[in-house]
Amino acid sequence: MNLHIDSLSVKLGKRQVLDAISFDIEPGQVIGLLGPNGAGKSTLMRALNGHIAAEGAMQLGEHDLAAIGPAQRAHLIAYLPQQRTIGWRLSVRDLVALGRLPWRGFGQRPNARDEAAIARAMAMVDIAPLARRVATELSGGEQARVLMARAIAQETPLLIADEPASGLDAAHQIMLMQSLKRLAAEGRTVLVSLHDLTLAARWCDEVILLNEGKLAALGKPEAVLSQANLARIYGVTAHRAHDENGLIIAPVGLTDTSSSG
Ligand SMILES: Nc1ncnc2c1ncn2[C@@H]1O[C@H](COP(=O)(O)OP(=O)(O)OP(=O)(O)O)[C@@H](O)[C@H]1O
Repeated sequence: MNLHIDSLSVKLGKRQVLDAISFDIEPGQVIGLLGPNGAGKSTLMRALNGHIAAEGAMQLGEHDLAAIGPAQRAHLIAYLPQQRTIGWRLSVRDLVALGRLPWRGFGQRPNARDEAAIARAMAMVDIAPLARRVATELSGGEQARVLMARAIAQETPLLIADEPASGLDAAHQIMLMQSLKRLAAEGRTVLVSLHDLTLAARWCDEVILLNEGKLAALGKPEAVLSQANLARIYGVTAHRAHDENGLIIAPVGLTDTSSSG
């Protein structure tokens, strides 16, 4: 489904945290949401998921996201929050199975479709070997992968993941991005916030760059993650190189020479 955002603004307390953000995302793409700490990435994702009030239009396909209720929202949007503390002493498999609740009544046993979705989601982030472990007893990166699997198992047209790669080792970061690509290839829209610029450059079809609550740039990573934008928005100098798989971006210094030592 097409995601249409028009003049989205959010005020938290007296702070204008998002200021008239507009963009359109075609389905079937992985879209990276980038920007420095405090740029407004989590706020944008929370607004899309109905956690905070926002002004402006948010439309997913024919659905007005501001007008739908929680049950319908759970059929349309899966959301991985930035805060990833697991509170329940459930097995990994049972926790991932919670992602299927919107599709069956509480107390109903998972059907074959549910079981397939659960198994596939667990395989995608490589947690099948952990299936019987108690989720609260896993490492931070393992818990992050469990919660990502729960969101994937929900099988919604829009998947929103707030820094899903943070805390993951290099192999699992790549596995995660491959899985997001596969989900997008099925026609889903994947919106993912990232701090790793190389992950964004290599795996995202397009990136949205936020800065101080405003849309600073939008487009192909190659164009948006230019030396000029990296300096202007992130305040860094970066080494940019290309290999057969695309762009590599390694931040190497601060543009403000007075604070670099
Ligand atoms: N409840 C609140 N009241 C006032 N300001 C808030 C509140 N929550 C967040 N903010 C401010 O909103 C701005 C955007 O925060 P947000 O969490 O969306 O940033 P972010 O881009 O996700 O950052 P990070 O990369 O650090 O996760 C920040 O300046 C933050 O201080």
